[in-house]
Amino acid sequence: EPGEPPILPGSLPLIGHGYMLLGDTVYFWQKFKEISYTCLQNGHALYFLIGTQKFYVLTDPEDICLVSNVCVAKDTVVGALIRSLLGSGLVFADVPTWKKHRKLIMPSFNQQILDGFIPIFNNQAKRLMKKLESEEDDKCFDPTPYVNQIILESICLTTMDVKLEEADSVKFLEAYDQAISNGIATYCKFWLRCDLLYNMTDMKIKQENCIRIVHETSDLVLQKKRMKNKRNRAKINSVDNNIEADIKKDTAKCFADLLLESNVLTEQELRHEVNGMIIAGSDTTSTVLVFALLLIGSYPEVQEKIYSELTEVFEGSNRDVQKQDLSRLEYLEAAIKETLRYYVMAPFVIRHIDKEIKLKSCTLKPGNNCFFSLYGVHRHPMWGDDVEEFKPQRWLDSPSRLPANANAFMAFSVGKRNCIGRAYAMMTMKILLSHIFRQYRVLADHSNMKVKLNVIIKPCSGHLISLEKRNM
Ligand code: HEM
Repeated sequence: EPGEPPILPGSLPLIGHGYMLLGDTVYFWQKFKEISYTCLQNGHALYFLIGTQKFYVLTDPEDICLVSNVCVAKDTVVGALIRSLLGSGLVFADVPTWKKHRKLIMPSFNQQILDGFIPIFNNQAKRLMKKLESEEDDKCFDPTPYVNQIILESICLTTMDVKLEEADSVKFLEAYDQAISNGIATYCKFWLRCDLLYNMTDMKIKQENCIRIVHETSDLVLQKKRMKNKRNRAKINSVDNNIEADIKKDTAKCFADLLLESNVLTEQELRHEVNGMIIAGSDTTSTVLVFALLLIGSYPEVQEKIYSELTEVFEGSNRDVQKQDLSRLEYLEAAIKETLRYYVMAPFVIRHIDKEIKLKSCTLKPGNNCFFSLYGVHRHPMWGDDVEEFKPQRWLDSPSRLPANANAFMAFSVGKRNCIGRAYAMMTMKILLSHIFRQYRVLADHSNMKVKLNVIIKPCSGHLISLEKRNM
């Protein structure tokens, strides 16, 4: 249509670019990168077709900010795939539910509450160190299972105030991973999108089983939280009223308490929010931590700078991280941000275009879906000639050589529906990494690593690390 962006080359009659779905998740990642580069080189906007369905792709930060603030709906086919697993919590909620729930949940991510999580993050870091110690002498290992488990437990301990047993978290993580793989396999075999055919496959039974385990875990967390609150209420009732007032005043409400006490959510909505928060908070943060270990482990000069900053801030000690340390860990923060820029864990987000939007060079028409290629934005020439290089220093150089557009860093997305857990994630990653890099030299080589696109990107081979204990 007039004014619309150009079509991605390679469209075939009837199926459009649908043949791009016939591959594995490593191939998807290659394809997605190719599309993003084509978009970057051809005016920052294009569209591709899956059958007759049109998907726009954008790589210009200003265009993306505009669209993300005008359109907040995520009502897409891809959304439907993920919703079966995540439920319709905040991440994939329809717009009226999202508006109501986001307002309700926001206060549980304020700075005062996050500061209260610091002791938990320190303890979790120490638990992770214990697990890593068991690998110290073995040469190479995959840190993913350890990191996944610690982060999942941290999310439950902080946002829900509940302890998830190790066996339950292992069961959850296995089922979740399997469910995502099954979901993607089903989506790509487009004939399985017909319920009649899908219901006849083994995949349906396997998938239902995985989703059941994932949902049982959120139910268990909710059940534990309710029991804990009941016990606390009983304790409060048994002491005198002055103490009751003190306890109430001092307790900043965590995510689960806000939801439980609001009385505006149905039981089903409550379960979806808990489930969504566990997944949105844990899979993301643990994947970024693994990428950070791999990248920093591959660049000894970066790691030594982190180590000397840690030695200065902690005066060579192994003590816990305190609130005032966090702002002093500038280089570590730069290395985390550069990890998020370089391997943008969520390489795209999707919006449903529900009204016509005029962009710099084209117009988006309602009724279509739009991919914001966050990967493309992070490879935009505005980052400079060294855009393809891992350089934490770019975040600290003075005069600044960062892009003039403050939204050029999009790892947590932008606009009204951006990541609610950004500050939480940065805090937990800083604390965990500051424990690891004080005690260990991490050795890795990301140059031969293979990455797959499984909704988010994840390393799938060549991602082993080894550890050398430092003399403290
Ligand atoms: C490094 C870690 C993380 C990254 C890179 C990340 C990234 C993202 C991205 C790209 C989105 C999509 C936004 C959109 O559709 O525009 C998102 C949404 C979301 N994230 Fe995160 N996230 C991280 C950690 C967390 C944590 C720790 C939590 C909670 C504890 C969290 C909770 C959420 C929620 C609830 C949403 C949905 C927000 C909404 O629709 O209103 N995330 N995140």
